[in-house]
Amino acid sequence: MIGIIGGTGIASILKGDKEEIINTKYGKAKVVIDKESDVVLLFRHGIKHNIPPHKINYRANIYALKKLGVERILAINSVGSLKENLKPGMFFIPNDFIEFTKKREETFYDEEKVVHIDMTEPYCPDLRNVLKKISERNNFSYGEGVYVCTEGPRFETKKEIEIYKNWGDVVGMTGYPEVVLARELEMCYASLCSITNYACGISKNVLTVDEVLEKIKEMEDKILRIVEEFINYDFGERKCICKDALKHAVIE
Ligand SMILES: CSC[C@H]1O[C@H](OP(=O)(O)O)[C@H](O)[C@@H]1O
Ligand code: HPA
Repeated sequence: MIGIIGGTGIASILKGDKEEIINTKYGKAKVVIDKESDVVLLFRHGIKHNIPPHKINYRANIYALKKLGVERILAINSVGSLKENLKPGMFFIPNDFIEFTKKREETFYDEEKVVHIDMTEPYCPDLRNVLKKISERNNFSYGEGVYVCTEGPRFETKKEIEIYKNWGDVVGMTGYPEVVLARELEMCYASLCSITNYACGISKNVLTVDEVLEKIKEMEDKILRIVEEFINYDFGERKCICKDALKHAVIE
């Protein structure tokens, strides 16, 4: 089963049917289950985009997908670019991250069990390769590299971006802790980022949500095409590092 986590502007693109509530020990998650295509849709900000990035219940969301039998997650994110050559309208497929979040529940293992999960390859290499293949096949330009996650909900300052651009390639507010939580439950996770704007100080204008939403709308057909080909991709058996992530991570 595949899980799709939609971000800003995606609820209007990936229209789902009836929302179901999945109760988990971390709280409730709202999903749309498409039984025909064996896909679970989850909109991290809620269908009405009323949940800000720092208030998202990441643990309930990922745990609910696991509970439903999801093994592979495609997360859709919108990001600001930290590099001139990573232009708005391009896609970005992260292969690593750094994070500056502040008050997020970032692990499932904060009670009896002590788990130190390996983060050498935080994103599933197999899913990243599939996303790259689909993008190349459709001639959609994309970059790869480091996703910098900030707490939000404010945008970053010029000075923060001056620092972040030396360490990463794009900036967003929701990529973390999703990627870690998925690995902690031995699920494959990759992110398809839509570059919607240049980050603060690199952009010549002030940042607005309109700019982000307009760019997502512009990229709608491409996003849909990638999601559609991803959902229909014949993945076969899982042979990646994700499926045994806990093997050498638990202090017994
Ligand atoms: C409206 S711009 C900021 C907002 O958009 C991004 O969300 P997502 O990654 O879910 O597409 C960013 O992370 C912020 O939440
Ligand atoms: N910063 C943080 N998150 C974002 C941005 C940004 O510039 N653009 C889209 N999501």
